[in-house]
Amino acid sequence: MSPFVEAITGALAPVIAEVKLRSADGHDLLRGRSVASVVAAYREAGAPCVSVVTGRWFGGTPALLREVASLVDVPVLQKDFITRESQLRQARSLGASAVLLTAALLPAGVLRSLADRALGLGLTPFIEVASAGELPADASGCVVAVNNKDIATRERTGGSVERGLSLLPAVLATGTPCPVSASGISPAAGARLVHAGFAGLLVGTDLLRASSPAAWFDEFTRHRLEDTA
Ligand SMILES: O=C(O)c1ccccc1NCC(=O)[C@H](O)[C@H](O)COP(=O)(O)O
Repeated sequence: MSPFVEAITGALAPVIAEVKLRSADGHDLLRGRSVASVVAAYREAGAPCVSVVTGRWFGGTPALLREVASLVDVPVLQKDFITRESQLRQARSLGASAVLLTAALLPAGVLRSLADRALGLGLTPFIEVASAGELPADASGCVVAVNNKDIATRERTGGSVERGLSLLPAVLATGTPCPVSASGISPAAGARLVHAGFAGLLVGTDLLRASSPAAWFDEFTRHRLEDTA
């Protein structure tokens, strides 16, 4: 099992906490906070992994990934539009442990070969889908994430966690050791998703808009306890 998958599946609160400077429609998500203070708050709240959006739509840069990776001792996911092998090598040199591969952008053969190259470089492929048709046949060694929003419309459509819940059986059939639900996740929805069988959650906007990351994690834990009561 890769360190990234191990960190999620072994965590008390399996939340990949995301550093995203702005939403796709341009709203500032840091609101005066430094990246270092956000990352420190994520770690204090108990996040086992951190995601960094380096995609330009979200105000990200490769330097942001380098900065975050230098600040944490947990595995870091790079979220960007990765279509070439050279981007995998760059991700690794900037400090990433896992890389986003967006299935909607990549023909199945290219997705497979980028996933294999990532594994060969010691990176965990984080394969993201929005429909059953985008699922890879075999995802052993890879994270498979269902994005609840539609990146093709810059996150203006989608947003319901029902998408992830309905795709979960098909996601598990790929052989992934780590099914993840991504985007648009509140503490209550997160508890429901984990209860249904997701091993991890990728959360950006809701965490960054919460009164504090610790408050978000506390509410998530409270909902999980209610769901299992
Ligand atoms: O999904 C993509 O293909 C993508 C590519 C490049 C940069 C970002 C991309 N997606 C954005 C996200 O995945 C979300 O930031 C992430 O899932 C967190 O969502 P939210 O909690 O709704 O901010």
